[in-house]
Amino acid sequence: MTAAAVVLDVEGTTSATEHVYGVLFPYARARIADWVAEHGHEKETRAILDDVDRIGGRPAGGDDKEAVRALTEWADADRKVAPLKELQGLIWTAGYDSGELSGHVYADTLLALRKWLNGGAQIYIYSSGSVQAQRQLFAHTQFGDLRSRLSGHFDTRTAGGKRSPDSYRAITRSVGVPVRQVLFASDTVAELDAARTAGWRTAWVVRPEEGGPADSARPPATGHPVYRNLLAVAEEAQL
Ligand SMILES: CSCCC(=O)C(=O)COP(=O)(O)O
Ligand SMILES: [Mg+2]
Repeated sequence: MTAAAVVLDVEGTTSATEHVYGVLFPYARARIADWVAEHGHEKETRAILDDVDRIGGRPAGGDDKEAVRALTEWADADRKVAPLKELQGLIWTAGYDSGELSGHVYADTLLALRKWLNGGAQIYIYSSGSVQAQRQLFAHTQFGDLRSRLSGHFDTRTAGGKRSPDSYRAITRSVGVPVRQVLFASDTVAELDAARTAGWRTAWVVRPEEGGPADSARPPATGHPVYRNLLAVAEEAQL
């Protein structure tokens, strides 16, 4: 049986953690203050800043210095807070547009996408990165624009936090397929646990390139089937 829907994590699963932490995060972190100064009056950025103020318990439209300070602290602490992820998405979009940034997906990700599509599955992305950030990353990969392969995107704003079973329940309702026909692939056990609690099938992606155990070593038992990359999931996962 083919999974009706495959849902993929990004960092460490479709794409290199090194790219996210070594390229994307520092790029956005260095530009937060300048971005707010240049775009703080524009609707999209204003909404983000107002959300930062709301979370901080400040009246909307206050001193943007406070919002910049909060956003910078969240970036340094790698907080998966929606307004930070949305601001990163805006900054990265400008970086892709200027040619300073490119996206990254592992080569096996491309092969896995093809295999799932040929088998009739729909493919979704679920990341803490904003939907815009996800679309831009997949639009600018070293293999070209992969967006047409994807049926949809979910982030913490549209679905909720990745460690909450309710988020996976919300995605199930949105994709409209039976819960046992949804497969989630991620490198993070806490995310897989939440998906399994919601009734999904799971695939733990433990990539040697990401520092995961080599072939001879066994990852700790979690009850989640283990695969060395996404192509292995596409070829071997029992659905
Ligand atoms: C969509 S690219 C940036 C990924 C990101 O911002 C992030 O925080 C990683 O989250 P993930 O859920 O993909 O591990
Ligand atoms: Mg991940």
